[in-house]
Amino acid sequence: MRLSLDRSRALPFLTDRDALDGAVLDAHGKVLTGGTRSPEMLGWRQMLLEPDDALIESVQNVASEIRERADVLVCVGIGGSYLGAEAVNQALAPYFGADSPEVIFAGHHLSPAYHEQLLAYLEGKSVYVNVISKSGTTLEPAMAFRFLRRFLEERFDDADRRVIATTDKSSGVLRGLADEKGYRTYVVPDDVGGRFSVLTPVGLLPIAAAGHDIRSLFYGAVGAARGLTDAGADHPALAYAGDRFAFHEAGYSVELMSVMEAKLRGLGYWWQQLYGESEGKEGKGLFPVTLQYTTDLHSVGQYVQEGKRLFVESFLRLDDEKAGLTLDEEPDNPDQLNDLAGTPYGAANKAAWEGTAEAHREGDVPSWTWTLPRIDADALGEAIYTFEHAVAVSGTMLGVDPFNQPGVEAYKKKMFRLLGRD
Ligand SMILES: O=P(O)(O)OC[C@H]1O[C@H](O)[C@H](O)[C@@H](O)[C@@H]1O
Repeated sequence: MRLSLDRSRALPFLTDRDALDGAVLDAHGKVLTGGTRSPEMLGWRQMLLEPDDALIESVQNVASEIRERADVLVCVGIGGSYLGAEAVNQALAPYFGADSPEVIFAGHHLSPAYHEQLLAYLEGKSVYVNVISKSGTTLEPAMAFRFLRRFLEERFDDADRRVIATTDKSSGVLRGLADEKGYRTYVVPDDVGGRFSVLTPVGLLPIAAAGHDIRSLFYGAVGAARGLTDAGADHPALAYAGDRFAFHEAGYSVELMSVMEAKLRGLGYWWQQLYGESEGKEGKGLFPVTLQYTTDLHSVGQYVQEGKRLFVESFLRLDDEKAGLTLDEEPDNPDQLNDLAGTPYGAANKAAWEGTAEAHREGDVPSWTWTLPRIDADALGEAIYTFEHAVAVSGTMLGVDPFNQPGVEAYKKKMFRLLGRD
Protein backbone atom coordinates (compact mmCIF):
# COMPACT_ATOMS: atom_id res chain seq x y z
CA MET A 1 0.00 0.00 0.00
CA ARG A 2 1.48 3.32 -1.04
CA LEU A 3 -1.14 5.62 0.40
CA SER A 4 -0.27 6.08 4.05
CA LEU A 5 -2.28 7.27 7.02
CA ASP A 6 -0.78 9.07 10.00
CA ARG A 7 -3.10 8.95 13.02
CA SER A 8 -0.74 10.53 15.52
CA ARG A 9 -2.81 13.71 15.79
CA ALA A 10 -6.11 11.84 15.96
CA LEU A 11 -5.59 9.08 18.49
CA PRO A 12 -4.70 11.31 21.47
CA PHE A 13 -8.23 12.72 21.25
CA LEU A 14 -9.87 9.31 21.59
CA THR A 15 -10.15 7.24 24.73
CA ASP A 16 -10.08 3.48 24.59
CA ARG A 17 -10.09 3.48 20.79
CA ASP A 18 -8.75 -0.10 20.60
CA ALA A 19 -11.98 -1.33 22.14
CA LEU A 20 -13.72 -0.42 18.87
CA ASP A 21 -11.57 -2.66 16.70
CA GLY A 22 -13.95 -5.60 17.04
CA ALA A 23 -16.84 -3.49 15.75
CA VAL A 24 -14.67 -2.18 12.89
CA LEU A 25 -13.76 -5.70 11.82
CA ASP A 26 -17.37 -6.78 12.12
CA ALA A 27 -18.53 -3.98 9.79
CA HIS A 28 -15.62 -4.71 7.44
CA GLY A 29 -16.65 -8.38 7.38
CA LYS A 30 -20.16 -7.33 6.39
CA VAL A 31 -18.78 -5.32 3.46
CA LEU A 32 -16.75 -8.34 2.35
CA THR A 33 -19.55 -10.86 2.66
CA GLY A 34 -22.66 -8.91 1.71
CA GLY A 35 -23.94 -8.41 5.24
CA THR A 36 -24.44 -4.62 4.96
CA ARG A 37 -27.73 -2.84 4.43
CA SER A 38 -28.58 -2.87 0.68
CA PRO A 39 -26.12 -5.71 0.02
CA GLU A 40 -27.26 -5.71 -3.60
CA MET A 41 -25.28 -2.43 -3.98
CA LEU A 42 -21.82 -3.88 -3.35
CA GLY A 43 -20.94 -4.17 -7.04
CA TRP A 44 -18.28 -1.43 -6.76
CA ARG A 45 -16.14 -3.95 -4.88
CA GLN A 46 -17.11 -7.06 -6.81
CA MET A 47 -16.26 -5.50 -10.19
CA LEU A 48 -12.68 -5.04 -8.95
CA LEU A 49 -12.38 -8.61 -7.76
CA GLU A 50 -13.45 -9.79 -11.23
CA PRO A 51 -11.89 -7.22 -13.60
CA ASP A 52 -13.52 -6.93 -17.02
CA ASP A 53 -10.51 -6.24 -19.25
CA ALA A 54 -12.64 -6.32 -22.38
CA LEU A 55 -14.72 -3.43 -21.03
CA ILE A 56 -11.60 -1.39 -20.27
CA GLU A 57 -10.33 -2.05 -23.79
CA SER A 58 -13.64 -1.07 -25.33
CA VAL A 59 -13.61 2.22 -23.42
CA GLN A 60 -10.00 2.82 -24.53
CA ASN A 61 -11.02 2.27 -28.16
CA VAL A 62 -13.90 4.74 -28.03
CA ALA A 63 -11.63 7.19 -26.20
CA SER A 64 -9.03 6.86 -28.98
CA GLU A 65 -11.66 7.72 -31.57
CA ILE A 66 -12.67 10.77 -29.53
CA ARG A 67 -9.03 11.81 -29.19
CA GLU A 68 -8.51 11.50 -32.93
CA ARG A 69 -11.69 13.24 -34.04
CA ALA A 70 -12.76 15.71 -31.37
CA ASP A 71 -11.56 19.12 -30.29
CA VAL A 72 -13.91 19.00 -27.33
CA LEU A 73 -15.63 16.21 -25.41
CA VAL A 74 -18.56 17.51 -23.38
CA CYS A 75 -19.40 15.21 -20.48
CA VAL A 76 -22.94 15.76 -19.32
CA GLY A 77 -23.71 14.56 -15.80
CA ILE A 78 -24.10 15.55 -12.16
CA GLY A 79 -23.12 14.10 -8.77
CA GLY A 80 -21.57 10.68 -9.14
CA SER A 81 -21.94 11.00 -12.89
CA TYR A 82 -19.23 13.65 -13.07
CA LEU A 83 -17.32 14.20 -9.81
CA GLY A 84 -15.05 11.17 -10.14
CA ALA A 85 -14.02 11.93 -13.71
CA GLU A 86 -13.42 15.56 -12.91
CA ALA A 87 -11.35 14.60 -9.87
CA VAL A 88 -9.09 12.22 -11.78
CA ASN A 89 -8.75 14.45 -14.83
CA GLN A 90 -7.85 17.42 -12.67
CA ALA A 91 -5.32 15.40 -10.70
CA LEU A 92 -3.60 13.93 -13.76
CA ALA A 93 -3.60 16.87 -16.18
CA PRO A 94 -0.86 19.46 -16.23
CA TYR A 95 -2.01 22.77 -14.80
CA PHE A 96 -1.50 24.56 -18.10
CA GLY A 97 -1.64 23.55 -21.73
CA ALA A 98 -3.33 20.15 -21.47
CA ASP A 99 -3.53 17.94 -24.56
CA SER A 100 -6.54 18.08 -26.80
CA PRO A 101 -9.32 17.17 -26.77
CA GLU A 102 -10.55 19.47 -24.11
CA VAL A 103 -12.87 17.64 -21.69
CA ILE A 104 -15.61 19.94 -20.45
CA PHE A 105 -18.43 19.20 -18.03
CA ALA A 106 -22.02 20.33 -18.45
CA GLY A 107 -25.37 19.62 -16.83
CA HIS A 108 -23.68 19.65 -13.42
CA HIS A 109 -25.66 22.74 -12.38
CA LEU A 110 -28.40 24.96 -13.79
CA SER A 111 -26.44 28.09 -14.61
CA PRO A 112 -28.18 29.77 -17.58
CA ALA A 113 -25.03 31.67 -18.52
CA TYR A 114 -22.79 28.62 -18.45
CA HIS A 115 -24.90 26.54 -20.79
CA GLU A 116 -25.53 29.39 -23.19
CA GLN A 117 -21.87 30.35 -23.33
CA LEU A 118 -20.84 26.71 -23.69
CA LEU A 119 -22.82 26.38 -26.93
CA ALA A 120 -21.22 29.56 -28.25
CA TYR A 121 -17.77 28.23 -27.30
CA LEU A 122 -18.38 24.95 -29.15
CA GLU A 123 -19.23 26.72 -32.41
CA GLY A 124 -16.83 25.71 -35.19
CA LYS A 125 -15.25 22.90 -33.15
CA SER A 126 -15.42 19.16 -33.61
CA VAL A 127 -17.58 18.08 -30.67
CA TYR A 128 -18.37 14.72 -29.05
CA VAL A 129 -20.77 14.33 -26.14
CA ASN A 130 -20.76 11.72 -23.39
CA VAL A 131 -24.10 11.93 -21.62
CA ILE A 132 -23.96 10.16 -18.28
CA SER A 133 -26.95 9.51 -16.06
CA LYS A 134 -27.57 6.30 -14.20
CA SER A 135 -31.27 6.98 -13.75
CA GLY A 136 -31.51 8.68 -17.13
CA THR A 137 -34.02 11.12 -15.69
CA THR A 138 -32.03 13.72 -13.73
CA LEU A 139 -33.12 17.22 -14.78
CA GLU A 140 -29.76 19.01 -14.89
CA PRO A 141 -28.07 16.66 -17.39
CA ALA A 142 -31.32 16.04 -19.28
CA MET A 143 -31.73 19.78 -19.99
CA ALA A 144 -28.11 20.24 -21.00
CA PHE A 145 -28.21 17.19 -23.23
CA ARG A 146 -31.29 18.41 -25.10
CA PHE A 147 -29.37 21.52 -26.20
CA LEU A 148 -26.16 19.66 -26.94
CA ARG A 149 -27.99 16.97 -28.94
CA ARG A 150 -29.64 19.63 -31.06
CA PHE A 151 -26.31 21.41 -31.46
CA LEU A 152 -24.78 18.21 -32.86
CA GLU A 153 -27.77 17.32 -35.04
CA GLU A 154 -27.78 20.74 -36.66
CA ARG A 155 -24.07 20.70 -37.46
CA PHE A 156 -22.83 17.18 -38.05
CA ASP A 157 -23.97 14.47 -40.48
CA ASP A 158 -22.69 11.86 -38.06
CA ALA A 159 -24.29 13.50 -35.00
CA ASP A 160 -25.50 10.20 -33.54
CA ARG A 161 -22.02 8.72 -33.74
CA ARG A 162 -20.73 11.65 -31.72
CA VAL A 163 -22.89 10.78 -28.73
CA ILE A 164 -21.99 8.11 -26.21
CA ALA A 165 -24.62 7.49 -23.56
CA THR A 166 -23.71 5.95 -20.21
CA THR A 167 -26.86 4.89 -18.41
CA ASP A 168 -28.96 2.08 -16.98
CA LYS A 169 -29.09 -1.10 -19.06
CA SER A 170 -32.84 -0.91 -19.66
CA SER A 171 -34.71 1.85 -17.83
CA GLY A 172 -34.91 5.63 -17.99
CA VAL A 173 -35.61 8.18 -20.70
CA LEU A 174 -31.97 8.32 -21.76
CA ARG A 175 -31.91 4.58 -22.44
CA GLY A 176 -34.99 4.95 -24.67
CA LEU A 177 -33.46 7.88 -26.53
CA ALA A 178 -30.15 6.07 -26.99
CA ASP A 179 -31.90 3.00 -28.39
CA GLU A 180 -34.01 5.12 -30.73
CA LYS A 181 -31.03 7.11 -32.05
CA GLY A 182 -28.63 4.19 -32.11
CA TYR A 183 -26.08 5.88 -29.84
CA ARG A 184 -23.20 3.84 -28.58
CA THR A 185 -23.87 3.09 -24.93
CA TYR A 186 -22.18 1.96 -21.76
CA VAL A 187 -24.06 0.52 -18.83
CA VAL A 188 -23.95 1.78 -15.25
CA PRO A 189 -24.33 -1.52 -13.41
CA ASP A 190 -27.41 -1.92 -11.20
CA ASP A 191 -25.26 -2.85 -8.23
CA VAL A 192 -23.03 0.25 -8.37
CA GLY A 193 -24.43 3.52 -6.99
CA GLY A 194 -23.59 6.78 -8.73
CA ARG A 195 -21.09 7.96 -6.14
CA PHE A 196 -19.26 4.60 -6.32
CA SER A 197 -19.19 4.55 -10.13
CA VAL A 198 -15.98 6.36 -11.12
CA LEU A 199 -14.27 3.09 -12.07
CA THR A 200 -17.15 2.05 -14.36
CA PRO A 201 -17.48 3.67 -17.81
CA VAL A 202 -19.12 6.62 -15.99
CA GLY A 203 -15.66 7.83 -15.07
CA LEU A 204 -13.45 5.71 -17.29
CA LEU A 205 -14.54 7.16 -20.62
CA PRO A 206 -14.07 10.85 -19.75
CA ILE A 207 -10.76 9.98 -18.09
CA ALA A 208 -9.48 7.92 -21.03
CA ALA A 209 -10.66 10.59 -23.48
CA ALA A 210 -8.50 13.10 -21.61
CA GLY A 211 -5.55 10.83 -22.35
CA HIS A 212 -5.08 9.15 -18.97
CA ASP A 213 -4.23 5.54 -18.24
CA ILE A 214 -7.51 3.97 -17.10
CA ARG A 215 -6.02 0.51 -16.87
CA SER A 216 -3.54 1.66 -14.21
CA LEU A 217 -6.30 3.58 -12.47
CA PHE A 218 -8.55 0.53 -12.40
CA TYR A 219 -5.80 -1.86 -11.37
CA GLY A 220 -4.63 0.52 -8.64
CA ALA A 221 -8.10 0.08 -7.18
CA VAL A 222 -8.01 -3.69 -7.78
CA GLY A 223 -4.83 -3.86 -5.70
CA ALA A 224 -6.47 -1.90 -2.90
CA ALA A 225 -9.60 -4.07 -2.99
CA ARG A 226 -7.56 -7.27 -2.85
CA GLY A 227 -5.38 -5.82 -0.11
CA LEU A 228 -8.42 -5.23 2.06
CA THR A 229 -9.68 -8.78 1.76
CA ASP A 230 -7.74 -10.07 4.75
CA ALA A 231 -6.84 -6.72 6.33
CA GLY A 232 -6.54 -6.14 10.05
CA ALA A 233 -8.06 -3.27 12.04
CA ASP A 234 -4.88 -1.22 11.54
CA HIS A 235 -5.29 -1.09 7.74
CA PRO A 236 -5.61 2.62 6.88
CA ALA A 237 -9.13 2.26 5.45
CA LEU A 238 -10.36 0.42 8.53
CA ALA A 239 -8.48 2.51 11.07
CA TYR A 240 -9.88 5.67 9.48
CA ALA A 241 -13.42 4.26 9.40
CA GLY A 242 -13.20 3.30 13.06
CA ASP A 243 -11.71 6.63 14.12
CA ARG A 244 -14.39 8.53 12.23
CA PHE A 245 -17.08 6.53 13.98
CA ALA A 246 -15.42 7.19 17.34
CA PHE A 247 -15.31 10.93 16.69
CA HIS A 248 -18.92 10.88 15.57
CA GLU A 249 -19.95 9.16 18.78
CA ALA A 250 -17.88 11.66 20.77
CA GLY A 251 -19.95 14.51 19.35
CA TYR A 252 -17.84 15.88 16.49
CA SER A 253 -20.01 16.94 13.57
CA VAL A 254 -17.82 18.09 10.65
CA GLU A 255 -14.94 16.45 8.82
CA LEU A 256 -12.70 18.68 6.74
CA MET A 257 -10.80 17.11 3.86
CA SER A 258 -7.98 19.62 3.55
CA VAL A 259 -5.95 19.06 0.41
CA MET A 260 -2.42 20.42 0.29
CA GLU A 261 -2.11 20.22 -3.50
CA ALA A 262 -4.56 22.15 -5.67
CA LYS A 263 -4.74 19.29 -8.18
CA LEU A 264 -6.42 17.19 -5.51
CA ARG A 265 -9.26 19.65 -5.00
CA GLY A 266 -11.53 17.60 -7.25
CA LEU A 267 -10.78 14.48 -5.27
CA GLY A 268 -11.97 16.42 -2.23
CA TYR A 269 -15.27 17.20 -3.97
CA TRP A 270 -15.64 13.58 -5.01
CA TRP A 271 -15.00 12.49 -1.40
CA GLN A 272 -17.54 15.08 -0.23
CA GLN A 273 -20.38 13.45 -2.20
CA LEU A 274 -19.22 9.94 -1.32
CA TYR A 275 -19.24 10.64 2.40
CA GLY A 276 -22.15 13.08 2.52
CA GLU A 277 -24.60 10.86 0.67
CA SER A 278 -23.39 7.65 2.29
CA GLU A 279 -23.50 8.75 5.92
CA GLY A 280 -25.78 11.77 6.17
CA LYS A 281 -29.15 10.24 7.05
CA GLU A 282 -31.29 9.32 10.04
CA GLY A 283 -29.86 12.35 11.85
CA LYS A 284 -26.33 10.92 11.72
CA GLY A 285 -22.99 11.37 9.99
CA LEU A 286 -20.03 13.73 9.93
CA PHE A 287 -20.73 16.61 7.53
CA PRO A 288 -17.96 16.44 4.90
CA VAL A 289 -16.38 19.62 3.61
CA THR A 290 -13.32 19.92 1.43
CA LEU A 291 -10.85 22.78 1.73
CA GLN A 292 -7.73 23.62 -0.22
CA TYR A 293 -4.67 24.75 1.69
CA THR A 294 -2.96 27.01 1.99
CA THR A 295 -5.56 29.01 0.01
CA ASP A 296 -8.38 28.41 2.49
CA LEU A 297 -6.18 29.01 5.51
CA HIS A 298 -6.49 32.61 4.42
CA SER A 299 -10.30 32.42 4.39
CA VAL A 300 -11.79 29.92 6.85
CA GLY A 301 -8.53 29.12 8.66
CA GLN A 302 -9.51 31.51 11.43
CA TYR A 303 -12.75 29.62 12.08
CA VAL A 304 -11.10 26.21 12.04
CA GLN A 305 -8.53 27.41 14.57
CA GLU A 306 -10.78 29.30 16.96
CA GLY A 307 -14.46 29.09 16.00
CA LYS A 308 -17.11 26.73 17.30
CA ARG A 309 -15.48 23.32 17.95
CA LEU A 310 -17.05 21.02 15.37
CA PHE A 311 -14.17 19.62 13.40
CA VAL A 312 -12.06 16.64 12.72
CA GLU A 313 -9.73 17.04 9.79
CA SER A 314 -8.18 14.84 7.12
CA PHE A 315 -5.12 16.31 5.47
CA LEU A 316 -4.50 14.91 2.02
CA ARG A 317 -1.00 15.64 0.87
CA LEU A 318 1.62 14.62 -1.60
CA ASP A 319 5.07 13.50 -0.64
CA ASP A 320 6.42 16.60 -2.38
CA GLU A 321 8.98 17.95 0.08
CA LYS A 322 11.76 18.23 -2.49
CA ALA A 323 9.57 19.25 -5.43
CA GLY A 324 9.30 22.51 -7.32
CA LEU A 325 11.20 25.72 -7.81
CA THR A 326 13.82 26.43 -5.16
CA LEU A 327 14.52 29.85 -3.73
CA ASP A 328 18.08 31.04 -4.21
CA GLU A 329 20.17 33.93 -2.91
CA GLU A 330 19.53 37.24 -4.62
CA PRO A 331 22.02 40.08 -4.34
CA ASP A 332 20.86 42.77 -1.90
CA ASN A 333 17.89 40.60 -0.80
CA PRO A 334 15.27 43.09 -2.08
CA ASP A 335 12.28 40.91 -1.11
CA GLN A 336 13.78 39.72 2.21
CA LEU A 337 13.55 36.06 1.23
CA ASN A 338 17.25 35.16 1.35
CA ASP A 339 16.85 33.47 4.72
CA LEU A 340 14.82 30.83 2.85
CA ALA A 341 17.48 30.25 0.19
CA GLY A 342 17.64 26.53 -0.65
CA THR A 343 13.95 26.02 0.16
CA PRO A 344 11.91 24.37 -2.57
CA TYR A 345 8.17 25.02 -2.87
CA GLY A 346 7.53 21.49 -1.62
CA ALA A 347 9.39 22.15 1.63
CA ALA A 348 7.29 25.26 2.20
CA ASN A 349 4.15 23.24 1.48
CA LYS A 350 5.23 20.50 3.87
CA ALA A 351 5.93 23.04 6.60
CA ALA A 352 2.49 24.53 5.97
CA TRP A 353 0.88 21.11 6.45
CA GLU A 354 2.84 20.27 9.57
CA GLY A 355 2.45 23.70 11.08
CA THR A 356 -1.28 23.73 10.38
CA ALA A 357 -1.83 20.23 11.74
CA GLU A 358 0.05 21.20 14.93
CA ALA A 359 -1.81 24.50 15.33
CA HIS A 360 -5.14 22.77 14.76
CA ARG A 361 -4.23 20.10 17.30
CA GLU A 362 -3.62 22.87 19.81
CA GLY A 363 -6.98 24.33 18.80
CA ASP A 364 -8.61 20.96 19.60
CA VAL A 365 -9.01 19.84 16.00
CA PRO A 366 -7.91 16.21 15.75
CA SER A 367 -6.47 15.24 12.37
CA TRP A 368 -5.31 12.41 10.22
CA THR A 369 -2.82 12.85 7.41
CA TRP A 370 -3.13 10.88 4.21
CA THR A 371 0.05 10.99 2.14
CA LEU A 372 0.12 10.02 -1.51
CA PRO A 373 3.59 9.03 -2.73
CA ARG A 374 2.90 10.73 -6.05
CA ILE A 375 -0.05 11.60 -8.26
CA ASP A 376 -0.51 9.01 -10.96
CA ALA A 377 -3.35 6.82 -12.16
CA ASP A 378 -2.34 3.85 -10.07
CA ALA A 379 -2.07 5.83 -6.81
CA LEU A 380 -5.40 7.53 -7.48
CA GLY A 381 -7.10 4.16 -8.08
CA GLU A 382 -5.79 2.99 -4.75
CA ALA A 383 -7.01 6.14 -3.00
CA ILE A 384 -10.45 5.90 -4.61
CA TYR A 385 -11.03 2.36 -3.43
CA THR A 386 -9.61 3.07 0.03
CA PHE A 387 -12.11 5.90 0.57
CA GLU A 388 -14.99 3.85 -0.86
CA HIS A 389 -14.29 0.91 1.39
CA ALA A 390 -13.83 3.13 4.45
CA VAL A 391 -17.21 4.81 4.01
CA ALA A 392 -18.96 1.49 3.51
CA VAL A 393 -17.46 0.39 6.83
CA SER A 394 -18.10 3.63 8.74
CA GLY A 395 -21.67 3.89 7.41
CA THR A 396 -22.31 0.31 8.47
CA MET A 397 -20.92 1.10 11.92
CA LEU A 398 -23.30 4.06 12.14
CA GLY A 399 -26.18 1.71 11.34
CA VAL A 400 -27.27 3.67 8.25
CA ASP A 401 -27.60 2.33 4.71
CA PRO A 402 -24.39 3.61 3.05
CA PHE A 403 -25.78 2.98 -0.43
CA ASN A 404 -29.00 4.97 -0.61
CA GLN A 405 -29.72 8.72 -0.71
CA PRO A 406 -33.45 9.17 -0.09
CA GLY A 407 -33.04 12.77 1.08
CA VAL A 408 -31.84 14.03 -2.31
CA GLU A 409 -35.39 13.69 -3.66
CA ALA A 410 -36.80 16.38 -1.35
CA TYR A 411 -35.48 19.38 -3.28
CA LYS A 412 -36.36 17.79 -6.60
CA LYS A 413 -40.03 17.41 -5.63
CA LYS A 414 -40.28 21.07 -4.60
CA MET A 415 -38.41 22.22 -7.71
CA PHE A 416 -40.62 20.18 -10.02
CA ARG A 417 -43.76 21.53 -8.35
CA LEU A 418 -42.48 25.08 -8.91
CA LEU A 419 -41.89 24.23 -12.55
CA GLY A 420 -45.43 22.87 -12.89
CA ARG A 421 -44.24 19.27 -13.19
CA ASP A 422 -45.76 16.57 -10.97
O1 LIG B 1 -26.59 9.56 -12.69
P1 LIG B 1 -27.87 10.18 -12.28
O2 LIG B 1 -28.96 9.15 -12.14
O3 LIG B 1 -28.26 11.30 -13.20
O4 LIG B 1 -27.67 10.76 -10.84
C1 LIG B 1 -26.82 11.83 -10.56
C2 LIG B 1 -26.87 12.10 -9.08
O5 LIG B 1 -28.22 12.35 -8.75
C3 LIG B 1 -28.55 12.55 -7.39
O6 LIG B 1 -27.99 13.72 -6.93
C4 LIG B 1 -28.05 11.42 -6.54
O7 LIG B 1 -28.25 11.72 -5.19
C5 LIG B 1 -26.59 11.16 -6.80
O8 LIG B 1 -26.16 10.05 -6.04
C6 LIG B 1 -26.34 10.93 -8.25
O9 LIG B 1 -24.98 10.72 -8.47
